[in-house]
Amino acid sequence: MGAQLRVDGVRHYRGGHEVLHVDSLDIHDGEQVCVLGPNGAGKTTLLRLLAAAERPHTGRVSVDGTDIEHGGIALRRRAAYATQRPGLLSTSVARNVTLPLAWRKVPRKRRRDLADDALRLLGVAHLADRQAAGLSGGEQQRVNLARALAIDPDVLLLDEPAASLDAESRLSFLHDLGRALTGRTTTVVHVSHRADDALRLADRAIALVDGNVWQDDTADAVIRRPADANVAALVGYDNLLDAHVRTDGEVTVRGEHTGLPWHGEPGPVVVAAFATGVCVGSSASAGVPARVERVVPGPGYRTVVLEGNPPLLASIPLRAPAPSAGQHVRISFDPDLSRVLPRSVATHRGPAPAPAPSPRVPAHAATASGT
Ligand SMILES: Nc1ncnc2c1ncn2[C@@H]1O[C@H](COP(=O)(O)OP(=O)(O)OP(=O)(O)O)[C@@H](O)[C@H]1O
Repeated sequence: MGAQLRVDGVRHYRGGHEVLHVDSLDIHDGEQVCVLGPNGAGKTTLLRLLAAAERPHTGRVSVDGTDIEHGGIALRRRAAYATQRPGLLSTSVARNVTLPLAWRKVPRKRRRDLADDALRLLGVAHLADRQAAGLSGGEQQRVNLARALAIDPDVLLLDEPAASLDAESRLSFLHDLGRALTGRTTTVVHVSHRADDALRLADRAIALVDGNVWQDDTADAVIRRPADANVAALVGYDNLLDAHVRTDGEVTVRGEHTGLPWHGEPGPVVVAAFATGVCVGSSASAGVPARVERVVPGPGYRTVVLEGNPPLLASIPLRAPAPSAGQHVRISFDPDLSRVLPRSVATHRGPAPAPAPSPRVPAHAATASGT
């Protein structure tokens, strides 16, 4: 079973500043959603409200139509919340996973079976009798997720669970987590500032910037058609270049035509381009003039770093001849891998209203997984 989550007219404050401003957000029963945002965007705040660990200062958060203000422990028990720091208890791995089941009055024999199944799904069944404190960071995070999944939560809230893992462990952890979620109807909300992590588990992506929902669409659409330069940066466009649309509609970078299409007003825009979408040609070819700073070897490709602030990055296949440092070149943009975007879609920036005089923050804080 999953659950429908709803956020209506929410304003939330920290230290006297508005950190979340969400007019309306619906997460459907069984949906797997990622919330992408830079550091400080309000991702954890949103998760804490969805977990009923805090109440919004203004507005309403509901689970299956029940306001979290009235749902209390019953709602919190339907959710598992996995944070960046696993927070395991100083006891065995098995006991860490069976305890939340005991709190839910699951019979003793069944507890161990459920714990073993969850540990197996996350690839850590062999650690069941080890002390949690002696596990590596990656193992702890797997046990943390097994603990969350063992209770078969209606809602799984993931706060960058892979953030502290190295690149290789992160990939295999997210792969195993994705597999463990396959076939479940759990509603999943995964927040991250890393698009490659978050988009892996999600059908839908919500971009959160400065506490506001900037874009809400399918993961594919957010990558292909980011709403503005902020979202493009979030979803991994390597280059964001200041550009200009002339009155005749031509999009120019450093005064040179790019040939990229734009259907909006003339004026300043941004060209967002993946490194794979930047083509490097000779100085005699058409395009934007640039100078090679250095060429960096990579797995299966080379990255050409072009002078600029910040530098412009272009990926070229290993088989292609590489330019040399100091060489003058011309660059052009592959229209399939480059977008012309507004700088910002911000609609209501400005000073945040004063915070509520007495924040309605409950004494409890259900941050541990499976509580
Ligand atoms: N106790 C606090 N007092 C004042 N400001 C706070 C407090 N806790 C959080 N904030 C601020 O609230 C904003 C939102 O924080 P939040 O942790 O929700 O962001 P985030 O998107 O999860 O960030 P990160 O990716 O860095 O974890 C940030 O600007 C943060 O500095």
